[in-house]
Amino acid sequence: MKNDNMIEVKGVSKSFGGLKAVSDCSLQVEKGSITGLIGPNGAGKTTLFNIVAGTLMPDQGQIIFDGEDVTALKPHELHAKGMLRTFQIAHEFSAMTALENLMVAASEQPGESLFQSWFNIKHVTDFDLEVRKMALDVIDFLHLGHVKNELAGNLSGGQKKLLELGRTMMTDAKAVLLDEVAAGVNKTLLKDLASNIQRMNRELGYTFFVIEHDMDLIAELCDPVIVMAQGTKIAEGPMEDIRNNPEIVEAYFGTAVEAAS
Ligand SMILES: Nc1ncnc2c1ncn2[C@@H]1O[C@H](COP(=O)(O)OP(=O)(O)OP(=O)(O)O)[C@@H](O)[C@H]1O
Repeated sequence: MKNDNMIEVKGVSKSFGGLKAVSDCSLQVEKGSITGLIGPNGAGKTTLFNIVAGTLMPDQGQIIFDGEDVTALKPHELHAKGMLRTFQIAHEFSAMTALENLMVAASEQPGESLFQSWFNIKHVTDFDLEVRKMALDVIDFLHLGHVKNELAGNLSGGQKKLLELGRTMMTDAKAVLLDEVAAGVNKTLLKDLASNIQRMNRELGYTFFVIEHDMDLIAELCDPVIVMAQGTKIAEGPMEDIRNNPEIVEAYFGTAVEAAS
């Protein structure tokens, strides 16, 4: 049977001591979508993301990724299957250039194997050339050509976020989990970031699952938007509908959603 979901969360629960952070939560992220996850502080969004990304085991429930049960898999195993997470704080190698940061993110690094490189120098050279070309394409795609030889540590917060997005493009990612990508990014670069996420989605077919506190960014990027409260999904739909649902706005957001509209 055809499965249109990239990620399925099925009846997931997770407690910390006596506190139920995620409670019998089920939701789906459709293939090819940019799905948003919003909710008040403490709603369980980060805990759920950690479970989906393999850094936390749920007490109950399952995570299905592209039709396969991946509940017990570790982050690097999920990475190999095409699920990647970017962090609120970008994880660049500050003493390497922007271009080199992209090159080291390529999924296969035959250069790492001494045995292979000793006996197969041509293969390594070809691979390096190919990776370099791919990294230059990604730099072009993200309009970062002017900083490609700059040390990543010298880039602005927003440029580092763009670079992190670029690192996902150097792998065979199918789904990218974005964790508060707008945090610390100025308005101009935020536009670049948003348009690149949209282009990666439309032109390259990436599925995105996005936690974000910036409601304007959620409204611009995401459809559908899933609302979480008290550890579970309480609503789902276009941001417009969520904003116009007085019960949700009043019960869970106060004036925050209205202020952003
Ligand atoms: N490692 C942990 N140990 C104990 N309690 C935790 C842990 N991680 C999260 N919690 C608690 O679980 C609940 C859900 O937290 P979580 O960070 O998942 O919410 P959130 O929706 O991401 O909130 P925010 O928007 O503030 O980041 C909170 O009450 C939090 O204090």
